[in-house]
Amino acid sequence: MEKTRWAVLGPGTISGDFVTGLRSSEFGVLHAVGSSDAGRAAAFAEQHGAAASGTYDVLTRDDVDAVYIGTVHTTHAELAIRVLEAGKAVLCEKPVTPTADETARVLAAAAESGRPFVEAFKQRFGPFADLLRTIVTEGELGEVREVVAAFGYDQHPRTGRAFDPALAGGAILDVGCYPTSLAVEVARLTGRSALPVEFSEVTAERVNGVDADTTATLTIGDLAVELRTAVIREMPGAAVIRCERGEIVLPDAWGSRIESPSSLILRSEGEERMLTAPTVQPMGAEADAVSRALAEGRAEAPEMPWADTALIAEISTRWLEKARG
Ligand SMILES: NC(=O)C1=CN([C@@H]2O[C@H](COP(=O)(O)OP(=O)(O)OC[C@H]3O[C@@H](n4cnc5c(N)ncnc54)[C@H](OP(=O)(O)O)[C@@H]3O)[C@@H](O)[C@H]2O)C=CC1
Ligand SMILES: O=C1CO[C@H](CO)[C@@H](O)[C@@H]1O
Repeated sequence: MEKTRWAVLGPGTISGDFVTGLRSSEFGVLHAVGSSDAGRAAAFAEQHGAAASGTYDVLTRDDVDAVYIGTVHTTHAELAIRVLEAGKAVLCEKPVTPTADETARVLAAAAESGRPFVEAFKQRFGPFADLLRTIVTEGELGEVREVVAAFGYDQHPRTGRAFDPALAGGAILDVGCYPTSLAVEVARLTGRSALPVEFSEVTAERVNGVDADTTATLTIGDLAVELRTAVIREMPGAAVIRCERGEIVLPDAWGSRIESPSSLILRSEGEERMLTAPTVQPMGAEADAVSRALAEGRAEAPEMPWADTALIAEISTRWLEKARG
């Protein structure tokens, strides 16, 4: 397969990790960097050895095949639509946009363009993600009944992107979307994704005008879901998928910024069995998913279907409304 030539938009924290991921990817190579500040793009390009840099207009270059959007939440939609209209593939950081309506607009642009569009939920990609999908789909422990998952960290000082309402800050959009993504994936794999979502309870502590520590109890069809997320409280990144005859435990469900998770535990009738998968730099794996979609002429990556992106956005939007009170 020919190498995919990537442009990175928004040379900030996560874009640095993405570029590291590209180095371990099979099919991707960093080619260009774009920023609202061309000087910042040039510095990042020099640091990481990109051939070209400039404003966001680099997305239109003929020698760019795919664009990674690593900017803050509020600018994803406009950039993603520009990239799709330019006929390139998109890997867009989570959450695609801050609202379900805006996300629907981006997905409509993706459908219109027919080009690959993938939301960068890194825990969906790589060998561990494949292992988890196999376990959930095979249903060795019987019917899946409940997903319990949390992602919380304690940021000091209480400032910056995660605490800024104007940048769509708050825990739900920053990290609550990871547990939500897990629940949505399990719902789809067990045949419930098209079923209604009902919230029964939401609790929320607010700091600086954003949801800072919040829980949600809901159902997707008959799948029970308990989610918790925070930007003011560290939480073990564990998740449990409860089944008829036991549970699938993910001791480290999200991995780190540079390593995917590696193990899960099947617990049933007092016995435990650990299954492992090789760790990878997950952002390289998600870049390769885009390359495969390009090579095979597909607009969606099977690991992250658009229906999941839409449902994650719907749940996040409703959770946010309830957390605002
Ligand atoms: N997958 C993962 O593990 C992670 C994902 N993320 C996601 O990545 C995205 C970026 O997060 P992160 O790297 O922490 O963000 P940063 O704060 O590092 O900013 C990233 C870029 O966004 C643009 N930007 C920053 N502040 C503003 C502003 N006030 N107004 C407009 N644009 C701004 C800048 O781009 P420019 O130079 O072009 O102006 C900047 O380089 C988010 O969607 C976040 O949720 C974040 C961390 C980890
Ligand atoms: O997606 C993310 C992963 O974790 C980070 C914190 O540890 C977040 O800030 C970020 O947005």
